[in-house]
Amino acid sequence: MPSTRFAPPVEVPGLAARRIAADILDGVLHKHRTLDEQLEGAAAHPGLKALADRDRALMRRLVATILRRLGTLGHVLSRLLDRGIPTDAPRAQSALLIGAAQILWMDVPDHAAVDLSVRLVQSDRRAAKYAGLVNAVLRRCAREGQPLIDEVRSEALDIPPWLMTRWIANYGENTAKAIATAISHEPSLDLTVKAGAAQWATRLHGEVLPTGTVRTALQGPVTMLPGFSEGRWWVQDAAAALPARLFGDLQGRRVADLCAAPGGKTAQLAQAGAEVTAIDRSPNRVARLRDNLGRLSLGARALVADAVEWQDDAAGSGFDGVLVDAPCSSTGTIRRHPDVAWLKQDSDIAALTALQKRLLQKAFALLKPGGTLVYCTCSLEPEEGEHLVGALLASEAGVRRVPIGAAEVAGLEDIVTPAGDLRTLPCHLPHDDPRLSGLDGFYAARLIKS
Ligand SMILES: C[S@@+](CC[C@H](N)C(=O)[O-])C[C@H]1O[C@@H](n2cnc3c(N)ncnc32)[C@H](O)[C@@H]1O
Repeated sequence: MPSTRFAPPVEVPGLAARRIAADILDGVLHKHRTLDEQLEGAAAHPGLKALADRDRALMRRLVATILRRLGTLGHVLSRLLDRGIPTDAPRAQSALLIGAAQILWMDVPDHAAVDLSVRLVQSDRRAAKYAGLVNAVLRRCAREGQPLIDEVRSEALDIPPWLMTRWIANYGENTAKAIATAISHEPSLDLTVKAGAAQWATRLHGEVLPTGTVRTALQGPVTMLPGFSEGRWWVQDAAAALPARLFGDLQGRRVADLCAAPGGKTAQLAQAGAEVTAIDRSPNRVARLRDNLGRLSLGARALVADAVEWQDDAAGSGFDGVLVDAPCSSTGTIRRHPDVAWLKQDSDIAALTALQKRLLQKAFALLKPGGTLVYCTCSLEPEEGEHLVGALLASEAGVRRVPIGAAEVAGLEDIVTPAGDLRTLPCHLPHDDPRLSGLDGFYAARLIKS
């Protein structure tokens, strides 16, 4: 039985990564802080700088796995704890989640997972008294955890009920369940390559998707992969790579990217030969966009501004193209950003649609006659996509939809709606290997100003 007395941490390999994972998990679950803000930028966890790249990648994967399977973990732990998860010591809760997630889904020896979680609670004054409990529960988890998962086998457990209800209403029960199942798997690493997709797929042990994205199941820090520092590719989900391609030939065209940072789509537009004005209201994110474009040796005019208010002195008669990748509930990206499921709520959607509507109207105003507007969001909620575009088409005489043809998206008929918009779901593009399956949930419409 491990000591239940508080003891200052004795640093053993891997403990710092688990401690930071516990802090970040507490940040999401108890302080309403996003993973992104805790991992990047000025408010990032101060301990991250001292972590080696490999430990940092493991820590991220651990936190993401827990948030992706939070409902299932809650079920398993509640079956193993007679009196439920202790509520008077957050570190005991995070140590149990961290230990159980490693035992159930990660390539960490069970004894190491148990030992590191026990050390986590021992080094926390309030949680130290639970060291024996954490030890016993996690040992049982190693023996009984998988049968307890098999007992329920419902990935819907891992989706907050308000969201599952919405998806059932919008997509039907079977598709909603398929979305939940797709989200429960760790996502692939998707890359948009500047050139030579087949060679990069070989070098990165991946494959080229029909849409041209290179997909691999490699894990670990992307900064250490071949081609990163040379700027040969950038990380971008295969679905996220589709909207910017809907403009067609962009050589020499003036394009405004109104919600541009961190720049995945800006890079595509610049790579396609457009003269890009990239706007974002977040200074930190524009700094990241500039860094990203610098690494890729791609150019764009990058501005910090509220796109709704922005006036372009150099516009002349307007832009040939405007892309709006609007801020949204991001429910299509829960596979990659599993904190979204637990941080967003139903009431956020109405507030976001008000901003999306203003951005869409502004984009329309910035276009020259005959110019193309691509509106997209990484949301699965029709209020942020189909409904908004439908309302614009109904109210603006000078705008019409140019339907997207399946041939433009590599013949993937399932991802084009009857009206001719793009609608990808996490359960699309299945693969025998779940690590190579799926797409982020995206919506995109192509409109033209007459
Ligand atoms: C979905 S992200 C954009 C992702 C980006 N297009 C890419 O492909 O990398 C939405 C962005 O909109 C920005 N944003 C939100 N409201 C804005 C506004 N009123 N004006 C300009 N940017 C805004 C956010 O800072 C955020 O970076």
